[in-house]
Amino acid sequence: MATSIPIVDFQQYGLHIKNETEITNADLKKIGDKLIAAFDSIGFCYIINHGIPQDLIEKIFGVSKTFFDLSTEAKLKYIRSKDIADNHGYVEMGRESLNPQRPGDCKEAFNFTPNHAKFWPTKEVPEMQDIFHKFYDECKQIAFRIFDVFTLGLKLEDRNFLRNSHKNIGCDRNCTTIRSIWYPPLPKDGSIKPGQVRCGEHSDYGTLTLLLQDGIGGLEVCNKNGDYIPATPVPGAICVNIGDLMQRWTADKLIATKHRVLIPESEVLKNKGRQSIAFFIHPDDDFVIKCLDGSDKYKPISALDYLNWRFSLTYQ
Ligand SMILES: O=C(O)CCC(=O)C(=O)O
Ligand SMILES: [Fe+2]
Repeated sequence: MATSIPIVDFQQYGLHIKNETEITNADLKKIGDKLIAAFDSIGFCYIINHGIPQDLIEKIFGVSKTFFDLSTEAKLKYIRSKDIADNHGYVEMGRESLNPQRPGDCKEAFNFTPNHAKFWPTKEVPEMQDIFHKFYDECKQIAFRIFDVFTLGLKLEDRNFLRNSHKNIGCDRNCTTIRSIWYPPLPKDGSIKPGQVRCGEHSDYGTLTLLLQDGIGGLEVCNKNGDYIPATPVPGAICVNIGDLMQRWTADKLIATKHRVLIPESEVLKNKGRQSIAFFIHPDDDFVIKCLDGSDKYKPISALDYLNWRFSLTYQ
């Protein structure tokens, strides 16, 4: 039974390796096997030596915090549209319940989906748009490299299958999103509702999620025993997990693990905010997800129809 989250080293295939063909197939396959073993055991792993520059990571955390520190009135000017399919902009405190059984999550977020992005807080945070675009591009590059090892680990015949089904990431007709999240210090005035948490139990909706978190901690991941174990921050690492669409695609060979962020017990941590940044990877909107094992365990559905159905459950 997994009691911790495995670490997968991308030293040989991170973005610092400019020539993707330098690595042998045998070495790629070794990384792929480790990745799939991690996803088989707990559905999560940490990737180290991924090659996304640390200064860019610090910058995206920095501009996000500058945005979240603005007045509520200023942030509300950039609010996410009520149209559930339009996933860009500011998500205010309590708006989402990732576990619909609980009150709204104690968090704020800023979502960026390139083909939905029509506004930015350029006056208040001039560099935000540029930094988000740069970070998005790095995440896309590492996602494609993760796909390369993933398809080998899964023994898919077509090695480009995942690259091809996600080829529009960052362009039109693909909903891959950066979500920068801010969990503010918790109020002491008793306004936290019974059952309210920072982020309710859920699994992610897409194929894979990449997550960077600051050093505060709080993310917990449900193992196969049903126990939540801490996903303790590993400095510089990207936490990667399987989403529901990948579970559906693999006809439940890979499981989208539930995870959550509770209210910390310690007073010291309650008084601290927490930041994380997720990159939710989705196939191209029109791509039809059919079980890869040829079974009809789940009926075929386009990536966009699936996502919009999931949004309709989150944003009531
Ligand atoms: O903040 C975190 O560590 C996790 C956030 C998360 O799971 C999500 O937004 O889907
Ligand atoms: Fe999540």
